[in-house]
Amino acid sequence: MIAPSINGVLSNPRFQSFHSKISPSSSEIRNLTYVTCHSDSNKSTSQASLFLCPASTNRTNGVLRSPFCWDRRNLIGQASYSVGTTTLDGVHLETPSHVGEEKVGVLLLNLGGPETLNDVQPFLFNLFADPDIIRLPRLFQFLQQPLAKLISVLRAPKSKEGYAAIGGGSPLRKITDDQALALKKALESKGLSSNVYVGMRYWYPFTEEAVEQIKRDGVTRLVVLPLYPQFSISTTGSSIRVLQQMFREDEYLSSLPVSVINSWYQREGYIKSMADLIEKELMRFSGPEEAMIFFSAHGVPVSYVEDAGDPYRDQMEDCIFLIMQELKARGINNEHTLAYQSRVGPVQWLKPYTDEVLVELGQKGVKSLLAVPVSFVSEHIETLEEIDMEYKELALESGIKNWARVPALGLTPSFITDLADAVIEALPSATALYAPTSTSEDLDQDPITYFIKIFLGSILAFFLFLSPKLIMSFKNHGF
Ligand SMILES: C=CC1=C(C)c2cc3[nH]c(cc4nc(cc5[nH]c(cc1n2)c(C)c5CCC(=O)O)C(CCC(=O)O)=C4C)c(C)c3C=C
Ligand SMILES: [Fe+2]
Repeated sequence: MIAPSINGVLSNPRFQSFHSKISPSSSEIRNLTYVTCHSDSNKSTSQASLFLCPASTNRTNGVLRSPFCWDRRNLIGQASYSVGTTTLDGVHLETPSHVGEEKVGVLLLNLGGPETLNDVQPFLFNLFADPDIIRLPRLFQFLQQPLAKLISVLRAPKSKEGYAAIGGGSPLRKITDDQALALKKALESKGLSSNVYVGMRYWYPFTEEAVEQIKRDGVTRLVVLPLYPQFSISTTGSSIRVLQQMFREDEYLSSLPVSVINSWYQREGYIKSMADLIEKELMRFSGPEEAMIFFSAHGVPVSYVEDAGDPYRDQMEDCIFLIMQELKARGINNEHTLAYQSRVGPVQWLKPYTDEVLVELGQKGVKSLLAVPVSFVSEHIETLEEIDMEYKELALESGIKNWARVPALGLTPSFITDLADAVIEALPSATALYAPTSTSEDLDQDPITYFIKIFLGSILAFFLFLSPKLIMSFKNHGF
């Protein structure tokens, strides 16, 4: 079914190919499907009532494919994906519904991290309490919080060891604040005055705090920029769901024009910045052409991709293809491989696993290896502890002699400039998010369903909590 009238977006040809609506509820996100989206707007809209869709064409292993889109019904939030380069001069800002004077805000979304060792368990609780991180069947969703409590307590000791090894806390807050400041300056140098806010999903400053500040400042047009290059339900998807809940419930926010940049790994500025960092590190090897380029991405459970339609793996493969293409254009033809790190819990995660591949490469006689963290743009526990300490040790034990790691993009000027361009390109398509609808969760409130849920859930909880295998899997895997 096509829903052409919501906010008039789909009836406006300007928006038809590259704009989307996203649902806020976790149950809806769990039910989402991805459909193939064509640049032909008629095809797109007949397949998906509304869609979340990267505008570029996917290229994996050299094969041209159509990009994936996020097909949703009962949708509330509008997300936009912008293409091409639009200079500020070329930007036509639509008159916002609120006020005369334009006040642009940019909201950077990130994960957040514990600042002290005492923060670790409550941080882990917030993370595991997220229904986009532990995806329980609807019937058992009321168990989310007790399960989060249990898992966070079980995992905290191992996690604390990791944070202790990198100085007693996560560097994410400081790095993200620095990126926000650098982005503000880059926007200013391009002629756009703005406020840049940081909203973390699991620790301070929480997304909710950032949104309150946005309201206090009277922002009239907002660009939401998740600091994850590739989209995953567990990262960008989760943060956007939280935003949508807030925007749905608030009069001011529901009419604020907003543009969400869902993923940006395919931007030329990002690809070139990554290639620059890789090229620079390769040149430090005594035999640069012999070093294997080892992309290590944060994993997600396989079910996200195969059951829930998370585009993360496709986007990751496409991203690696684009970086390698750029390196080849520079005459760099090193071998490369992609593996996934940081698995947690008892389920299957995306393969191949980084630790297993490192051992195999060592056994196969690879002598020089350049590790490239690729799913995140700041240094964090998984680069500083997992890659620099655990994986390095494993690689050396496995026979790899020369080990190096590419730094995260951080404040790399070409990268920050590109983020500024992405913001400027996204501004014109900002549109109010809210369309009233009843969520499927509203239907859950009848007492019989509630009773059945509690009863069956209690039985499941009993078995879950007593399973030693499950307990060990959270204590041991990953990080
Ligand atoms: C693109 C990046 C990330 C994806 C995808 C992702 C999914 C994901 N993560 C967990 C569980 C944990 N993640 C933890 C830390 C953490 N995760 C990311 C990024 C992604 N996560 C980052 C950048 C960080 C580090 C933050 C910091 O403090 O520096 C942790 C805590 C660390 C620990 O040692 O325990 C957990 C746990 C799941 C389950 C998941 C997908 C479902
Ligand atoms: Fe994670």
